[in-house]
Amino acid sequence: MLQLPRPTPPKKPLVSLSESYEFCRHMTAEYAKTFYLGSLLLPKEKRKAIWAIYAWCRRTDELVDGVKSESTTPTTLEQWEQQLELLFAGHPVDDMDVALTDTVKNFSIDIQPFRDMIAGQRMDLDRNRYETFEELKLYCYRVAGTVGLITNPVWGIGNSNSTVPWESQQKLYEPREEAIALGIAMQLTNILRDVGEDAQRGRIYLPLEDLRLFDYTEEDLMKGVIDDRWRALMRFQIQRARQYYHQAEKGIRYLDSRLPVWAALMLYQGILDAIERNQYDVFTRRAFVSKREKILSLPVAWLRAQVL
Ligand SMILES: CC(C)=CCC/C(C)=C/CC/C(C)=C/CC/C(C)=C/COP(=O)(O)OP(=O)(O)O
Repeated sequence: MLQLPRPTPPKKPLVSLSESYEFCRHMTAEYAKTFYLGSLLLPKEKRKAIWAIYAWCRRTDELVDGVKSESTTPTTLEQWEQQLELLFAGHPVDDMDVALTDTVKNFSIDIQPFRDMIAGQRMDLDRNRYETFEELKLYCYRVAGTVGLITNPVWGIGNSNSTVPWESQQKLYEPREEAIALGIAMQLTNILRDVGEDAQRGRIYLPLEDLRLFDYTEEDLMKGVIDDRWRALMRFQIQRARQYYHQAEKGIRYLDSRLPVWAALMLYQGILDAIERNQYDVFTRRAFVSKREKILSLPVAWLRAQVL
């Protein structure tokens, strides 16, 4: 078998831990403003971990979605995975890896969901259509559900300062399926919001079996046809995404840091409402949640984090 060159240990010394976290913080603040503000709701150590994780996910995504993605091949992803293995073995290869190496050790984060996310990027390299929802669901797990699994130890399970023993017993359940469900719900939401943009790039994420079910064709989608067939198809997709949000909601009570998770869930779910308000026109209008709505949802998220 062809041996790939192993990512060599760095030639020049890497940055310090605090500089590395600062790079990750900067990247998060730059690319994901809302997400960054959400991270500020966490205590410092958890916040830093979220930045390190975000930076790695962003860099992984950039390999197939970014400006330099043209030059990405399966070999690029192989090398990225080897770099990941080195990082988990305690040998960061580049400046940004330094923070993540520290984070995965501190929070005992498992490597498998990271590998799965790279497998998700491979799917994006290989294909631009999904025949069934099962196939799409696997893609959504890999590119987004994995983030739920990676971040669960950071939100924390069973470390809240409850004084009653039966409560602390209850809290030891790790809501893995629910964390994956939130990733899937968010990715489905993203797909619905970006249908028009993706079609321009020749990509259709909506399962082709669903298009057929509503008698809507690929050509209709490419032309941006909005009619009763399209609206029915979109209603079906939105309902499915909402089922995943519902499943996710049931898992948040087991986490220690519930507020940022509730906030993220509510903000992203709000995009589905915006699509409905836009009469399912995802071709010429971008569904978004306004600053005002974001701010108003915060106290509700806080309340849910206390009582649900
Ligand atoms: C519910 C439980 C038990 C735990 C929570 C577990 C979490 C946080 C799951 C969510 C994982 C997550 C954040 C997945 C990413 C989803 C996604 C589609 C992000 C979109 O990223 P961008 O493409 O940068 O977003 P915008 O395009 O909206 O800026």
